[in-house]
Amino acid sequence: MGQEGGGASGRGLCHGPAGLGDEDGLPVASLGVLGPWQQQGMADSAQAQKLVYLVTGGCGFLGEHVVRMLLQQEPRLCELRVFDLHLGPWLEELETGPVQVTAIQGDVTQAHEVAAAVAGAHVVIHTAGLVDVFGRASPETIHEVNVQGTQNVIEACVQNGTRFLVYTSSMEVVGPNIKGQPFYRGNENTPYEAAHRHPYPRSKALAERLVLEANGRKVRGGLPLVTCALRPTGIYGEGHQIMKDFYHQGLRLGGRLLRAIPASVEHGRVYVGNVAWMHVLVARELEHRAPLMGGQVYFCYDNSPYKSYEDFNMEFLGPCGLRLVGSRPLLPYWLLLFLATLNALLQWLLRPLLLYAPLLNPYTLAVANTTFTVSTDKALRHFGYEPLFSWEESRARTIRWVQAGEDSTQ
Ligand SMILES: NC(=O)c1ccc[n+]([C@@H]2O[C@H](COP(=O)([O-])OP(=O)(O)OC[C@H]3O[C@@H](n4cnc5c(N)ncnc54)[C@H](O)[C@@H]3O)[C@@H](O)[C@H]2O)c1
Ligand SMILES: C[C@@H](CO)CCC[C@@H](C)[C@H]1CC[C@H]2[C@@H]3[C@H](O)C=C4C[C@@H](O)CC[C@]4(C)[C@H]3CC[C@]12C
Repeated sequence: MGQEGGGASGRGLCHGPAGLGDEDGLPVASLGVLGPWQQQGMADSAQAQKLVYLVTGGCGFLGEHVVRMLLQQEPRLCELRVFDLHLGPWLEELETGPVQVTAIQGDVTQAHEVAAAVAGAHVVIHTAGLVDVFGRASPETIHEVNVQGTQNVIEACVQNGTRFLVYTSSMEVVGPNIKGQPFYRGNENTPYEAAHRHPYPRSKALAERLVLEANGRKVRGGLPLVTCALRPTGIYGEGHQIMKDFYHQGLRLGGRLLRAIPASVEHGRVYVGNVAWMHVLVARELEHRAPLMGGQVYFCYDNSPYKSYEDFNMEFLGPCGLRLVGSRPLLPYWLLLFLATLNALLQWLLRPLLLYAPLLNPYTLAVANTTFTVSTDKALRHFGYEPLFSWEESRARTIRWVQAGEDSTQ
């Protein structure tokens, strides 16, 4: 595994889009009529291993699964660049495989670091982001990472002749909105008033728009950039820190969790392995189906059941020995809202002294307490997506991970 500090080199036998014997940077020109994706028929030959992928945020919860999924499911991979602010030690175990894994410690807010990492890559999967709905980071920082960072990725693709960009967006680009209106089993075309005040969903919405508007821009060499955005609902699975937090909270409360949200409020959830698989498939199919997929958004979905946030968590925490107390919320909503508001006030008051960022605040309460679920087959129709993991398997894997009590996803 190569380790880099803000740049990428040592690509071995891989050829980047500007490196396939073409000085103008025209992707895959030296392959004649074959694009990199059309090499599938040559999958057995060494020649088929030509593609360079970059995964930003590749050491995060989702990013790690995307990295592992690419190594398992993308036979044409030659080099996989994993770009993150914080590199994970697990990357070292990947160095024995046939694909060159290049770890790049870098910051998406630094345009030159992003440009160096993108140089020579065929595909960028941009999952890096500041996922903060708890008030840990300032709104300015969230904007800088999520919006400016995404703009840097787009510009780096344009400068370097990288044609395929997959962006990890979020359900929160749509909602729940500030009015708390339900989105019940909606799809990508369901009308919904997407209005946000919170910095995280606002930043994701702005970044998604940048990515979609960049579709069709000419990259170096003159070919069009092809972009699309994936919108996961609440992701769960191995590595899901909030699930672990609830587990430990339950243990501290003597094996109990207290119901706070009505069981009738549906919250969309999707297994991390299926979200990763969707990213791999989209990246693979973008060139084949550029006119159809370019500039599109897709919700991430699978066969996980529709339940409330807490009831869904109990699918995993129940078998780990926890019990959800109450068939109805134990506290009235007004009291929860009062506590959430008090938390927000305390956070503000204590900020000069310490960071107070509990799970409950008015925003997280609103998200947990508003129905938001998706029901769509757009990904199946556009690029043949079907979940790789059944609900039973997703559940079993997640339970095993919670029981293992470690932080690794494996
Ligand atoms: N977790 C969810 O339920 C969920 C749902 C929908 C969408 N998403 C989106 O999926 C993506 C990944 O989320 P996650 O849950 O894996 O979060 P995560 O925090 O586990 O992963 C994000 C990764 O990005 C990296 N990162 C943050 N700032 C960076 C910077 N300035 N430069 C380079 N790397 C940086 C982090 O170090 C981390 O490894 C995010 O874009 C998020 O908005 C997450
Ligand atoms: C009121 C509490 C009583 O038990 C429960 C609070 C739970 C909240 C901390 C979480 C409820 C819904 C979650 C969010 C949702 O799953 C979707 C998200 C989208 C993604 O882009 C980022 C993560 C998140 C905002 C996720 C965060 C945690 C919740 C608000």
